Amino acid sequence: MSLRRPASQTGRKTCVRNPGGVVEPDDTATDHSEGSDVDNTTTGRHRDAPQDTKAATGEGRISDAERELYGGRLRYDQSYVRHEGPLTRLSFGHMAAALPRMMGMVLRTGWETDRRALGGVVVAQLGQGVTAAWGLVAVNSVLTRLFAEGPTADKLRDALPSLVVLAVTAVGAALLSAWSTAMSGRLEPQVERAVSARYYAAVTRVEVAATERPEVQRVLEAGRFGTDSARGMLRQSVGVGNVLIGMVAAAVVLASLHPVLLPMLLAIALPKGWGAIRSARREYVSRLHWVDHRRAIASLLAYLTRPHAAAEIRVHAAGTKLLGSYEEMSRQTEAEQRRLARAQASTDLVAGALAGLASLACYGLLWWLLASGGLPLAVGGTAVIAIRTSTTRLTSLVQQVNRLYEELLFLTDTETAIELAAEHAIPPTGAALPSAVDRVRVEDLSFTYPGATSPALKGVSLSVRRGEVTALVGANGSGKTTLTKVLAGLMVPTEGSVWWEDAKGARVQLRDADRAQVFAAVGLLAQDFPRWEMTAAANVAIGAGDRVRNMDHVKKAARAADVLTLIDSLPHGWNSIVFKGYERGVQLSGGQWQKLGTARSLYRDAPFLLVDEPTSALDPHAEIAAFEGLWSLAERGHAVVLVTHRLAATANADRIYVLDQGRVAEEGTHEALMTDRDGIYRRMFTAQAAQYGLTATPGTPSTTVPAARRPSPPVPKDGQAPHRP
Ligand SMILES: Nc1ncnc2c1ncn2[C@@H]1O[C@H](COP(=O)(O)OP(=O)(O)OP(=O)(O)O)[C@@H](O)[C@H]1O
Repeated sequence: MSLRRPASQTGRKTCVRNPGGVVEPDDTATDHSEGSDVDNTTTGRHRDAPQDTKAATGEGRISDAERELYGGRLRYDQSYVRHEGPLTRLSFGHMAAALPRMMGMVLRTGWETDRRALGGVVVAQLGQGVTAAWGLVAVNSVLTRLFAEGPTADKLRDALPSLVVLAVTAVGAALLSAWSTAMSGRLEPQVERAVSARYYAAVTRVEVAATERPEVQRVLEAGRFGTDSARGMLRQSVGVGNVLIGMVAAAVVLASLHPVLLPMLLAIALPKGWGAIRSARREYVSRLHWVDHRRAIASLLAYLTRPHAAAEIRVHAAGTKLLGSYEEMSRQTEAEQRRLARAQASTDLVAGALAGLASLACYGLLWWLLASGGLPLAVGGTAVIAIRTSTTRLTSLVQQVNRLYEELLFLTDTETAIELAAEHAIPPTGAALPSAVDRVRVEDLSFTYPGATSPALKGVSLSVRRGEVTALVGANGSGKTTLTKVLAGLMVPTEGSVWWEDAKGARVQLRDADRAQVFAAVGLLAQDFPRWEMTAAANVAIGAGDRVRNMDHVKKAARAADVLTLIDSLPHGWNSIVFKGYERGVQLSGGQWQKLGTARSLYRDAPFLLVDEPTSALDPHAEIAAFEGLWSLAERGHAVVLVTHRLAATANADRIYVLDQGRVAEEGTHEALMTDRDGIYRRMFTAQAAQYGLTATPGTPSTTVPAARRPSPPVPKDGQAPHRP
């Protein structure tokens, strides 16, 4: 019996939720898993992995390949394995207790999405129960007529009406089953969509700073795996309802025929139920213990087909290493699968033997009742049929309740994530920005990333004005990117203020502002901007996802970013998917992608444009053109914030802020900053210029600064750069 259906059936992501049929290393762990002992054992494995549990959980069974490639076990983040405790405590009592809650949750979601379909499913299920009961009554009636005294022809004629009823109930059951399938097929995707949409809408509204907190991120991530659980729960609930109604109908009919028949049914069905639960628990615990191993194998195999690893796979013989490791690790898995299969077979044997004994006793009792005249022959026949169908149903019931319970746990995660997302959501309203924002002024700003030991920004004050290029420079990790996130309204400072002001002094603090208005005023080209696996047109137009696509504007932005000719020359032009491997797919180079990213931020056409290392992948001519483009934007009234290490470009900025370990160490124009002989900026600039040998000979004319709207600043001619790379 499988606790979770295979990924191929569920379409679920391959993760800890569906690690595959891996087996537990030591079946004794399963045998004790009823109580808290095993719960501690299994959870301990993923947390502290105490030594005494290692043998039971397979902790010690790390292959050499795993050790070599991953330095030990490749573990899942704990957030994904939180349910191991509840699931390893699966018992019929637990499942039965959780059943009403599960059904309630499913019915509520179904009611909110499609009442008619839900009504159809419920009516069809109830109807099937009624037809099952009628069917049994009709069988009993047929048998009664057939076992009566008299000629066969008369008995058959007497049995005919009941046979007709039997046929009608069979047709009715088939029709109801088809109706139920149609209705639940209509309801399931709607329920999944409703839950998914609620989840994704909630998480995309969360403050970026909150997503930096690991405890928040974990809950949000964990919720992702429950979005399709509502659909699974619905399917399982329908199945459980169907089986339950069928069983209740059989039980009612049996009890009304003779009081001893119901206990008989239970005596036969219980060993099978026990076997099913035991197998489910064993399989689950097994998968749990070997999930890391499976993950390691999956990650290893993924490299073998990934295009970006193709060169090293071949040239460095990395493929040989990975394949060898795969075989070694797989052999371990296979050995454990054999062990699980043996354990499963033993359980099936014991359950079958117990059920056989119970059947023997029941059929003996039935024999005695029939022989002593305590039970009519026809009722005996009906009882045999009911017992056989009900034992099958009970086994199926246990399986489905197991799955239902698991789905419930994951759906609960999604609900928790939605609640947490709401707690950390960007406020939907706020004060309106001044009608013509002219600048963003940052005052004494400090920002510490959640979990960080020191602030990324400390007492930063600066101003970003429209019509100007403001450059942020500084060493790696000095806080430039963090500052752009604050300026974009993505991070609200913990200390200090960020004011959005107009020329007359009217201003609103970021903390109080309507963030939708702030975002509407900002265009962003991040260092690691997303590369959407979509068409070239979509990759530009998504820069203004809140506007209807305007291809003229898309092309204009592309022309400004120097990528129009390239896209136009593609076989499918703007309809090309800018990822290889798809139909109409093309592969862009790093620099071409950067141009496309620039086109996206230009298409947004926002008054404040924040660009972080926009030219890192561009060739010299393209880089010069890109910077010229930014300067011309400033001339047209935009505020451009430029983060770059290319100081030849920042030399033309209207204002340069030099960040050093989160503080503004220097500020001013290039000329002003270059007058400070010991200044950071001057040292950085001369170091970079020296790379080109431009400072080697005092008195040599400057040629460092690329074309820009202002004349190139002079390169210092006072000797060696202090920090020659
Ligand atoms: N998401 C984050 N969580 C925690 N710390 C972070 C995070 N992002 C950045 N930091 C830290 O904040 C500091 C400033 O990082 P930031 O990315 O702003 O620097 P930067 O000046 O843009 O660097 P670079 O020039 O390398 O892009 C660094 O010490 C960095 O480690």
